[in-house]
Amino acid sequence: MKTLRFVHSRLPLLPRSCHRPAAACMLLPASHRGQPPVLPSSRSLALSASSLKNWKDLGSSSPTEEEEDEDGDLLEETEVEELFQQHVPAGIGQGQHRVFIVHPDVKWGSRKQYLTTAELMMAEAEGLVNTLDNWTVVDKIILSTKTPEKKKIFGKGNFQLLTEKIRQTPGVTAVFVNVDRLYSVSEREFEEAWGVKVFDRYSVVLHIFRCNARTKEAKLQISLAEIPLLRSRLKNDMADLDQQGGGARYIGGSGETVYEVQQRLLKERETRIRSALERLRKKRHLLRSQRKHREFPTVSVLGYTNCGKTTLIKALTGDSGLQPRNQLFATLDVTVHAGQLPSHMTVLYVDTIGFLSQLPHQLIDSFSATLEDIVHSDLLVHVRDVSHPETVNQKANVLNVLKNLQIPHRLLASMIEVHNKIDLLDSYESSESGAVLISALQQRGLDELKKAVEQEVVKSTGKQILDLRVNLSSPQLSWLYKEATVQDVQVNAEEGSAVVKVIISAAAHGRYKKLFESR
Ligand SMILES: Nc1nc2c(ncn2[C@@H]2O[C@H](COP(=O)(O)OP(=O)(O)OP(=O)(O)O)[C@@H](O)[C@H]2O)c(=O)[nH]1
Ligand SMILES: [Mg+2]
Repeated sequence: MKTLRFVHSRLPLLPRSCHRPAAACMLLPASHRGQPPVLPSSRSLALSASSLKNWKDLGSSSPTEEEEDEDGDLLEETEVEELFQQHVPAGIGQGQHRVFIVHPDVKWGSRKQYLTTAELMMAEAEGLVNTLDNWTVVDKIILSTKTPEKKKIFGKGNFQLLTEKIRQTPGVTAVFVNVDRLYSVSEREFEEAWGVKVFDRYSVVLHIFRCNARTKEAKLQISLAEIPLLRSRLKNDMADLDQQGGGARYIGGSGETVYEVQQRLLKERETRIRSALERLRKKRHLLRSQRKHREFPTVSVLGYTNCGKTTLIKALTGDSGLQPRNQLFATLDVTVHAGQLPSHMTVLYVDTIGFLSQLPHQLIDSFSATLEDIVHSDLLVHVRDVSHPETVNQKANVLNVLKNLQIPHRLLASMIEVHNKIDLLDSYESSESGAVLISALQQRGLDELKKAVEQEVVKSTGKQILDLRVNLSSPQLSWLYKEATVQDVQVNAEEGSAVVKVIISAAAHGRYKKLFESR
């Protein structure tokens, strides 16, 4: 790991991740097995997805293998590994890279991104490269273009200039063209002209994902997102083969050409991945309904990558297994962490994958199963890094992705906006009403945030705060401890009764009345 330095570029300088085979660069699992399932407790409860074996009733978004085994719908690790390790898009997964970055900049017209300067886009591209172990930026250039999304990105003059510059830069092993997706013909043309591998944003981001993948679900989602890359590579390989007169050749009596066979194999691979993901999705659905059954409200924490989501959840829950990192896409898997609100109500915080501007849609689609948790939560907390020069643009981006995810209106309306990293700014004041100002790192503003979360959770879950008189010789009190949130107990020893202040859902209250008050 390189030393971290926090700078105000569009993305901070990022530590090196990895450029080793995926298995070697997995994140450490946040393991908290063995925590007693006692509710409520005086300190906040810490659990990660992997600890939910002991917390089965709560349900998790990322089931452990043991849970899957017990449920019989086992998805073999080897099956996932096979899909994940097979057909890694060529070129990107091996060795180290000395990268030349080209940022095509649109100076005018409708494609101009008014909120982003070319320098900040370049800083973000550098941040992406620097995230990877053994990848270094050797040189960079911003070139103006009118057509960044076309096959011919650069005009003839600019292209010649660029080719000369790349060819004259010693030791370049790859060129990163900072556009969402390159056409396969453009990629091929560039690789021929420059004599090195050419990557676009999609392939670089995906490679970072690959390095950080830990769970079966993340690995499958990445494998799915790699299919378009493999298709595009296949096209180029076939074009090469065609030049040698081989691509359109039929394979011994099969009636299929080499190209058709390869395409069919890719299609089959895609179907296998999708069906494996569907099995995990069903499992996730089941766990979610178990969670609902126990009535622990879920709070999804979302926001732009590196804004401090994991740090915040760690601060709110005390879960020491969480590992915030100054790195892009450190969190790729949904994990669930229990914390307590001021009234001792337990909520489950869901840590989510970060957003990035212009993340290609195919990539988001592949991760849609993960993002489903957001749609099904009781409350959303949108964390913003307000110290970042692009904070406004990042917010617009996040809201845009949320819009595409078809989040229910009530969730969007109740979303709490958190302004994080205020410690990096001198006397920060927000112009947005309702925003909660915090420093997750320095644990400032957390009490206010917890209060705001509680208020919204009570509203959104339809829970009510009631004073119930219980008979201490009956199981009423223990029932309430199990099924509701007990805030306070005032005992009247003479009467053998108590007044219990509880936060309880209408459904649980109905069951309580049926069980105890109808007698
Ligand atoms: N100064 C300062 N740094 C913070 C604060 N909160 C988080 N950070 C730092 O920001 C970096 C990213 O934090 P994470 O919590 O990993 O961010 P994230 O949003 O989970 O990132 P991804 O999972 O990669 O999307 C880490 O280096 C944190 O230490 C804060 O309040 N102040
Ligand atoms: Mg994170």
